[in-house]
Amino acid sequence: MASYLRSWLAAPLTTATPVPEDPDSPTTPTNAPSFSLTEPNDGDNASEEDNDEVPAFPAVNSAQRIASNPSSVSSMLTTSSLMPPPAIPPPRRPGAPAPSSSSLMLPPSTTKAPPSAKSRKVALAPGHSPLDWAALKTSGADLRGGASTLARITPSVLKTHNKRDDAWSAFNGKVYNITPYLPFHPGGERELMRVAGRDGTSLFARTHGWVNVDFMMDACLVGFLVPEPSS
Ligand code: HEM
Repeated sequence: MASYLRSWLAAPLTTATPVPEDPDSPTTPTNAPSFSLTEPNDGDNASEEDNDEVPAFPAVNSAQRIASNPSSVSSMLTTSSLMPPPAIPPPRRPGAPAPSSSSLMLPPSTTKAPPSAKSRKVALAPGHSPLDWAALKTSGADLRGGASTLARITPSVLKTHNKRDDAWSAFNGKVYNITPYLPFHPGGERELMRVAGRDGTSLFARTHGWVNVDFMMDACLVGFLVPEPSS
C-alpha cells in the first residue's frame, strides 16, 4: 500500500498533463523527492502490489485537466461520446404563448376559478346580517311563535306549519320555527322555504354541513320530531 502511494506521488505527470522533456522546465523541480517504482514489496498486500497501475491524474475530462489545457474544452464539446450541450431554443415571437413546460408559467389553479367557487348567497336587506341575527336571538324576543313549552311534534303536525308566516322545519330531530330567520338566511328565503313543514336535515347537510344549526336556531326551538303514533 505504502509503495503504491509512493509510486503514485512520484509518477511524473506523464499519464496526465503532458510535461515538456526539458529538465530546466519550471514544472519539473530538480530537488523533488524521487521514489523508485521497483521498490521491494513491504509485505502488506502482495496482490495489490501486483496491480500497481497508476490512475490518471487529474482524471480524464476533469476540470483541472481542462484548465491546464483550454483547447480540450472545444474537444469536449465536439466529442460525440460526451453528452452534447442542450439545444438552443428558437427565439419566441412577441405575444406568443409561453411553452407549456415553462416553470415560469402561472399554475392553472391561479388562472382559472374552481367551478364550485360561485356563491349562491343572496344580498340581505339592511339590518339582516348574521350579526343582526345574533343580536336578535340573544335579545330575549319571542322567536318561537308563542310556543311556551317544547312539544312532541309528529310529521303530520309539522306539515301544517308550511306557510311563510308560520314555518317550522326539523333538523337533526329538533323542530325550529324558521319564520323569524327567513330574512336573515344568507342563501335566501326561497331556499329556506323549501324545507318548511318537513324534515330538512338531509338538504341542510348537503348544502352547508359546516353551519351549526343548533347554535344558530336555539332561540327558535319549538319541540322534537317524533314518529306518528301507531294505531
Ligand atoms: C335553519 C336552517 C338553516 C340555517 C341556520 C342556514 C344558515 C346558512 C348560513 C349561515 C349560510 C352562509 C354559509 C356560509 O357563509 O358559508 C347559508 C347559506 C346558504 N344556505 Fe342555508 N341555512 C339553513 C337552511 C338551509 C336550507 C334548508 C337550504 C337549502 C334548501 C339552504 C341553502 C343555502 C344556500 C344555497 C346558501 C348559500 C351557499 C353559498 O353558495 O354560499 N339553507 N345558510
